[in-house]
Amino acid sequence: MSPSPASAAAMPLAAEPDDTEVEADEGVKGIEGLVVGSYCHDVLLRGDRVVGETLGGAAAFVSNVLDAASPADATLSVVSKVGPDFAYATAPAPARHRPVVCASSPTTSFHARFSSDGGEATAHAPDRQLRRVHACDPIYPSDLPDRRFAYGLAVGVAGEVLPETLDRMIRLCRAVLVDAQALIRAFDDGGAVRHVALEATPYARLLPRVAFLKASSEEAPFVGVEVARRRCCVIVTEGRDGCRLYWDGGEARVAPFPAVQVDPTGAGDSFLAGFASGLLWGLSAMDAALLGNFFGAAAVSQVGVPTFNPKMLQAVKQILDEKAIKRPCTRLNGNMFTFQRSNMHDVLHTSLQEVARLICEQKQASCPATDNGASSPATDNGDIRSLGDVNPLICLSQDAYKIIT
Ligand SMILES: Nc1ncnc2c1ncn2[C@@H]1O[C@H](COP(=O)(O)OP(=O)(O)O)[C@@H](O)[C@H]1O
Ligand SMILES: O=P([O-])([O-])O[C@@H]1[C@@H](O)[C@H](O)[C@@H](O)[C@H](O)[C@@H]1O
Repeated sequence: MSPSPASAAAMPLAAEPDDTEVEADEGVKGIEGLVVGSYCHDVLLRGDRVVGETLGGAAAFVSNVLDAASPADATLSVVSKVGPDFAYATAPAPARHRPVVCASSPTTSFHARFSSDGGEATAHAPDRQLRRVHACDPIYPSDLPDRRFAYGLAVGVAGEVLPETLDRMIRLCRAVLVDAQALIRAFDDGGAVRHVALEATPYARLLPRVAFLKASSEEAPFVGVEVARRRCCVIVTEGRDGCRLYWDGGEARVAPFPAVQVDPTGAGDSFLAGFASGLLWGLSAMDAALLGNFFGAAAVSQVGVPTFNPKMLQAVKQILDEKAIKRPCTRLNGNMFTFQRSNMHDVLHTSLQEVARLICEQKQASCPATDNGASSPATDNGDIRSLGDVNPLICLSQDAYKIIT
């Protein structure tokens, strides 16, 4: 769908709080981002069988993409909590952005169960049932650094970003992007992830001061897109179909990229970080969503937190350098966002698509025996701890194990 004429409208940054602590530009030095949400342990199951144990948590996926794809002058602080049992302290993302270790609570842990027949996911019925097995301490406002940031990402997975913590983020950051999973998750007695209506939560009153709210198709009905879009820009991700942006007065679809999906975990997180990176490069929201789709597709092609090929990253940055239309008013650290689809949108899509196709071809070439390619489990990817014994669903590739769906 092409954007309505209203798409050229600009949206002001998050409104300042009533008892204004922060003047819009006061104390913001350079482009420093603040990511708030805890790392976790993910256990991947097919039916009842464990097929993978990996580093998880939106903060891990998000910081991985932001570190890789942001412009060179952008920096990042991550506020994350784990327990003394945290198993991935030396994996790249936590090694770069160290979590707070809480002595008295375990690391947040999720079991992600996929159907044993490798059933096809649809946008509204994903082939993944999530259960929270352990929950670390919440992140309190006092855990946040006492300085200003150009932008912030609230990316909790287990209810750890409290309403008062999000409120504090909004006061510290000039623009805040929120993953709906941080706001609307509830957990039943067995830990199964349920959703509650955003409107019924204390987070709802903060929406007018949020810049972008991202939800998956499964979460969108709980977000209430029609109401939420009047308060901030809502982005609904639609798996392999890409995403849609909704704002007050318009909506638009942004096309996806090809991917060989081996594990859907972290696609939404990587999307949000790719989107934020696009804004940092000076893209409009519509164009930045292309970068979101690109990194969402890259995430599903590896198990756990992906390792990006440096040549791929170099190619992406070169494209952004050449194609990004640098308008100060569209920058995340500027004053306004626009939703305008730039006249470079299609060229940007085509260029990134070529890179995505190359990744797919390399993936397929590096894992040819997809029907029964089990190899001896050994990996240099520190984000993946173990993958059980030899399993016909898994084959060894150069950079990670793949779960063959
Ligand atoms: N199979 C796929 N092929 C290509 N892109 C994908 C695929 N799955 C996800 N993506 C990308 O990742 C984004 C987020 O995926 P989605 O499944 O909607 O989120 P979540 O992980 O939160 O459920 C999508 O909008 C899309 O850009
Ligand atoms: O796959 P996705 O929806 O983007 O995000 C996932 C969370 O939903 C999940 O709770 C967590 O355990 C994963 O590590 C990942 O962060």
